Amino acid sequence: TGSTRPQRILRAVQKNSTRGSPCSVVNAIDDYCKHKEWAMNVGDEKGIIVDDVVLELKPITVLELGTYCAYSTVRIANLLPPEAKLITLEFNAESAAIAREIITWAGLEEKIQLIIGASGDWIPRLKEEFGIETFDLVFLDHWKDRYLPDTKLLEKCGLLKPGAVLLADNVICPGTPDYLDYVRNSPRYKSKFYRSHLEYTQEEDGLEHSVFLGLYDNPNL
Ligand SMILES: Nc1ncnc2c1ncn2CCOCCNC(=O)c1cc(-c2ccc(F)cc2)cc(O)c1O
Ligand SMILES: [Mg+2]
Repeated sequence: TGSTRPQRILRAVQKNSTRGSPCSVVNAIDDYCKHKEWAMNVGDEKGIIVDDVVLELKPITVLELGTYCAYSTVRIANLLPPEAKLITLEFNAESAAIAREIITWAGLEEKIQLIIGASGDWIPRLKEEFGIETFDLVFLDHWKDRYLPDTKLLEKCGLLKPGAVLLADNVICPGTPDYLDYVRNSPRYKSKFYRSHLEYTQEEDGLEHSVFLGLYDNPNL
């Protein structure tokens, strides 16, 4: 019964970063995944694009779909204004347990609410159970075939207000063709593609940045 990849990532964080320093946690994970073993973090190259979007938008409420080991959770939360909150949903209980440890090690547990469960089950409950009005930023990084249904669910639940930003990882690799088609052709979004590479590789990938414009085409939704 050897260790799992998330456990090895946690060990690398505890060995090579400083408690309470989100930047050193992010750097320790990137170093481990660049030189020891690949893992599906958004990574340093796409991470800079995520940083720029967060710093420009200054979101107060953030939803992340797909926590994994909390690399992007820590990277984003570290850049948020003091009163901001980030809710992150993770389906896999093992990686969620590691994510919780990494969030605590980084000293960001006050800003971050980690929920274990499927996005489809939890999105309809967020208003009720967490007093969320709307999200300013949604970072999609979970099952690639859930990006589109969950976006429609966010719209239906009234969790997006005009100006809200959807930032989607992996729109090229592994790819989210139905999601891309929707946000690029729907009158509800102004979408743009940020070309980059799959984390820690030379493979083509990128982030799709989509601004929600409102449901004016179907106001009764
Ligand atoms: N709350 C929730 N609700 C539903 N489902 C949920 C959930 N929380 C988690 N899950 C389950 C899915 O979580 C992981 C999703 N991420 C990826 O699969 C991913 C894969 C690659 C990759 C892999 C192999 C290659 F060869 C090339 C690329 C790269 C990435 O950057 C990825 O993000
Ligand atoms: Mg990803």
